[in-house]
Amino acid sequence: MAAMHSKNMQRGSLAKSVSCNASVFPCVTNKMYRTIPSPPLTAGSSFSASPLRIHRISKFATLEQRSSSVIVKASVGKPWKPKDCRLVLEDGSVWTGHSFGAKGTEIGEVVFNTSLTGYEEIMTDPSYKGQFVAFTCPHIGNVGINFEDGESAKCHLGAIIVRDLSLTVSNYRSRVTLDEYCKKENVIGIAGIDTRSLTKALRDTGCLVGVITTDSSKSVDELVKMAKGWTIVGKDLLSVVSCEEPYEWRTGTHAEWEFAPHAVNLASTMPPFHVVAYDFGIKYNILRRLASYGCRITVVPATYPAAEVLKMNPDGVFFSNGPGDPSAAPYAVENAKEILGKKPVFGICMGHQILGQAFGGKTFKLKFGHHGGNHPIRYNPTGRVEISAQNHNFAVDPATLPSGVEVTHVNLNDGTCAGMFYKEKKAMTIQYHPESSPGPHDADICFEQFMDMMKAERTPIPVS
Ligand SMILES: NC(=O)CC[C@H](N)C(=O)O
Repeated sequence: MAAMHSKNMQRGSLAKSVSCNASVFPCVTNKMYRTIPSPPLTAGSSFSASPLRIHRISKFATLEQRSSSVIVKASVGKPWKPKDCRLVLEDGSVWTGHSFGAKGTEIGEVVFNTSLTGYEEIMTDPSYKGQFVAFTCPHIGNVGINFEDGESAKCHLGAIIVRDLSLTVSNYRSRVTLDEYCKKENVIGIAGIDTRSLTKALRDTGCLVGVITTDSSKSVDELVKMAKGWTIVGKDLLSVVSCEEPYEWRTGTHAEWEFAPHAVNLASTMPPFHVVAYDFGIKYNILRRLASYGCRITVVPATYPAAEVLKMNPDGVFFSNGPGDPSAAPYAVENAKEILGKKPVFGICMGHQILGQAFGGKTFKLKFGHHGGNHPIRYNPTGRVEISAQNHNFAVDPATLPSGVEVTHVNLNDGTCAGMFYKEKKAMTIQYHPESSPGPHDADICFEQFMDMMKAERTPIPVS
């Protein structure tokens, strides 16, 4: 299996332990805190044998500090409360469950995500704006919410759909429960949904628009009509989630979580590259990875004019991930066209789709998209297969690309285009998420390839 982020591995093991503990620690009551002694952590001891706990201490605490005191916080709703929330899909199906988080009514496109860890990163990925995420991982909420792993400053998605909302939280880094977080972020959650069945339905029909509501006065017909009258296609969501003003970013991956020390070594060998990054809903970990490889980044709003970007004379230009339909942001394609060939460029996900259009290609909507942490990707030039993190519903149609554009990466699940290289224009693109967060790190090498492109421009290789 591909190398996973140490933080994810840690959380994965905690997650497993908690689901066992929940059943052996039924005495916790709602909103109760208490301190209990922690069992010593000895070599070979299993987390699953430990009682439930939330450590209210620093992420950077020593193991001793981490195990010295524990706080148990009983959690969020009761599983026996009445089903008070409905998810109604445009095909007329009604899924009832227990509400958590915010109350109200929300509309969005329902997608399923198959990642086993990382619900915090997924919820804060701005690319999910306009969508409801159904987690196929059956137990969600068990590691709570910390304030360090968010991929943006807020939760952009419309709603979350889970099988089993954890009644307890066990993670020394957690600060609030998932229920509390959803309330604060005004996100509706629905629990007790048979997400396996929902996922199979979405795989058969393709993505469907849904309305989620805690309002019992609304009839099913009314909700189906609402769902049928809405679509994500043609909506420009990039400018909605983008920053308003340019800003600088310099912070790389924290040393505790750095998984590619060679990035840092590489960065120390040369002056930093200046990269201008278009923010279409940029994930923090993209910025961190660029910074770890030695970039000084100026993040600019989605609509920032290309001429202004070129005036900054950067070493390279980056086009970020982002929500919604890539064909609904023609201004971004025009900016990309103006920059292409003048500076090395790199696009991830929405950035790949925007650059694909700027090359002259077209995008189309996939049946149910790719959302998860284990999609195999083949890098054609070497045949190397990466296990990758994915989150997209649209794709570039390779048949529409002009000659000169090489499809470098292929998604082995369905053969779709997962990456391109346009040598003449000094452009590389990746449809998935080399920054992971959450997900495996196999594709981190893409960042190094971008550095190589910028390096080649800085010191041209002499022709012999
Ligand atoms: N993560 C992304 O950038 C997603 C791109 C686009 N919104 C899609 O669904 O295909």
